[in-house]
Amino acid sequence: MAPALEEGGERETSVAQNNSLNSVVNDATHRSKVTVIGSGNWGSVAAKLIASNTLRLSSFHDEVRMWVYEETLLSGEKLTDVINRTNENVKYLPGIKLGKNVVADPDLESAVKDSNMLVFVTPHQFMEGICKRLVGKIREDAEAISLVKGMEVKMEGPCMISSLISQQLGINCSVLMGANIANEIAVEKFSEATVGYRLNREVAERWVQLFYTHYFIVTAVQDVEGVELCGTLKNVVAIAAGFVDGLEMGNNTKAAIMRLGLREMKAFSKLLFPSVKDSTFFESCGVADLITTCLGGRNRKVAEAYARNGGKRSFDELEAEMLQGQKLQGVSTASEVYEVLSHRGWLELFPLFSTVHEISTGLLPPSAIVEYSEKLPRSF
Ligand SMILES: NC(=O)c1ccc[n+]([C@@H]2O[C@H](COP(=O)([O-])OP(=O)(O)OC[C@H]3O[C@@H](n4cnc5c(N)ncnc54)[C@H](O)[C@@H]3O)[C@@H](O)[C@H]2O)c1
Ligand SMILES: O=P(O)(O)OC[C@H](O)CO
Repeated sequence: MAPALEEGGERETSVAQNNSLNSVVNDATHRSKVTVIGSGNWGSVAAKLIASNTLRLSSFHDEVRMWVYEETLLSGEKLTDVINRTNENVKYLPGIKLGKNVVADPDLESAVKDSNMLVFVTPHQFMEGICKRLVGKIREDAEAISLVKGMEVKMEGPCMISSLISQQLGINCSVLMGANIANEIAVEKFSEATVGYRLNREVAERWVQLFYTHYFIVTAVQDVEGVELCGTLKNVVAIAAGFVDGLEMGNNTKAAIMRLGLREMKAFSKLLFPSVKDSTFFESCGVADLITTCLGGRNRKVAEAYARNGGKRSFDELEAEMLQGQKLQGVSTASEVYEVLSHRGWLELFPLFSTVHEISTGLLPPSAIVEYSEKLPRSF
């Protein structure tokens, strides 16, 4: 399927064959080399997508390095060794071949040293430590893209992960977010994604080329913060949707929570970054990701179990039991958002976000997810 142009002309697609860029990168000495930093469920699928394209497109080196946070499996073998022997990430994406050109590497420094295209895809809580370890270790001409859904909160205020990467490593960072449940894309079911870029359209097109396949349609928009905040904040709404499911409140209630959540996502994003575009919320990274996560994501699933247990088993305990090493982003994101809201005096403006945090930390019972509507400000 050919990528469509956005109504209103704001969408800036696509796999476009940018002649000047291609003529440079087709030269073997200028071929781009890609490293994927992260090898969880989505990290492994991202490596698979990318590896299929680097084999196909002459402007990329075939080999894709994938940094693996090393662990020893129950069999006693190292995860990296098993990935390189079987071409499968048996822990985080079992049953899927990644592509023979994916090379797992447990050494972060060696994994990035030759690459000029760095794809960051780890749970957001590990990103600060990873960036610190990469300072001074990457190529000066490197470009980054973050697939990480989350943010950090610092003394100065909230810091999106793309900004963390840019600030710590001194490189430009785009983002890729979307309605992308990894296990579905792993078996090549059709889906879409959004690249958010800052200034350079050619850079965005290069990222689109790297990810785009016939079943993974990628569109670029010039709105890094909007795209990244959509991907980050929908995880908080997904926790709310999980509570609704756990309490068996039905589809209308869940739809109401999703609608109210989308409004808070938009309001919060625009308060933090007035440059965020309304149109971004209609891209895959916006409403589509919100829907898929609230229907089929891990945040929803674990929040459902939390509500079914009446809040008596902690999220940490349920996460460890139900996800076996995979990580939730929604609970910590709710906490980070709450910190920003408290600090700026905005708590009353965001009753859904604040209630999700108060339920997740045991301050309120799961049923409070619908009682919060009494707190809705008139402007909603
Ligand atoms: N899984 C999905 O469907 C999906 C889809 C889109 C976006 N995302 C986003 O992608 C990001 C990564 O998620 P994922 O699904 O690839 O990961 P995951 O939750 O499947 O796996 C957890 C990963 O964290 C690693 N890890 C554990 N401890 C670590 C440490 N101390 N330091 C560094 N790494 C450590 C593990 O080795 C593993 O690779 C998240 O922000 C997530 O929201 C996920
Ligand atoms: O499984 P979740 O809840 O982490 O969501 C996965 C993706 O972000 C969906 O796009």
